[in-house]
Amino acid sequence: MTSPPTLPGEPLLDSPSLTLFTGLLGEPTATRLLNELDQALAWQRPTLRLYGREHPIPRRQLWMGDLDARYRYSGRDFLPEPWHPAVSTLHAAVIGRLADAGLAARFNSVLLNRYAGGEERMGWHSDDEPELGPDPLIAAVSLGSERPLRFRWKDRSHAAFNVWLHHDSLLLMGAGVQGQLQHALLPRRLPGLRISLTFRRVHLAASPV
Ligand SMILES: O=C(O)CCC(=O)C(=O)O
Ligand SMILES: [Fe+2]
Repeated sequence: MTSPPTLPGEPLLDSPSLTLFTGLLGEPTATRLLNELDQALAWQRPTLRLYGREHPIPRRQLWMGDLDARYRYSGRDFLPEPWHPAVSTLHAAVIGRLADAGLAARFNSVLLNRYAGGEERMGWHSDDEPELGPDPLIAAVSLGSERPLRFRWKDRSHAAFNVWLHHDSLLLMGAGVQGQLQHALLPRRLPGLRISLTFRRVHLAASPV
């Protein structure tokens, strides 16, 4: 039996380096994993403190990874949940696809985000926490309802742009992306559940004790 051909990544930007890979798992696996993650995980809705008031975040999330991969995010310390088998499957698919593209990537943790519908969202940010090192490689897998990830330049030198994140796609944010750009998943009138998984490598030496 021959394995299906792997689709090469579509380079969206060369510098900073932004590449979209489609058909990461294929069907019916991708839809099965979406449903499994939705139902099997203990999704959380933590609150963030803003101007002295606690606000529940406008989505659900879960931090997963190696036990020593602690992470500080929006002023809070997150201890990772142990890897769920469905997430390990996705992790292996990401590593495999990147290896096919000639990239030897390593990740020890993943932030999972669950958006129940178009009103759920994530605000403008860069994934530039010190634990991630000076120029992190972040692999973002999308499952479910298609939504655009909006990018804008920190120095406003070019126009902002959308990257449509298809079901079963992988967006690779590489060199320069977190330094030069911010991204956000803005609210849109687009119904349907979406789950994203952003695989990261936390540098343990830089983690707080
Ligand atoms: O849901 C998305 O695609 C964006 C997630 C994201 O930016 C993050 O996890 O840092
Ligand atoms: Fe992000």
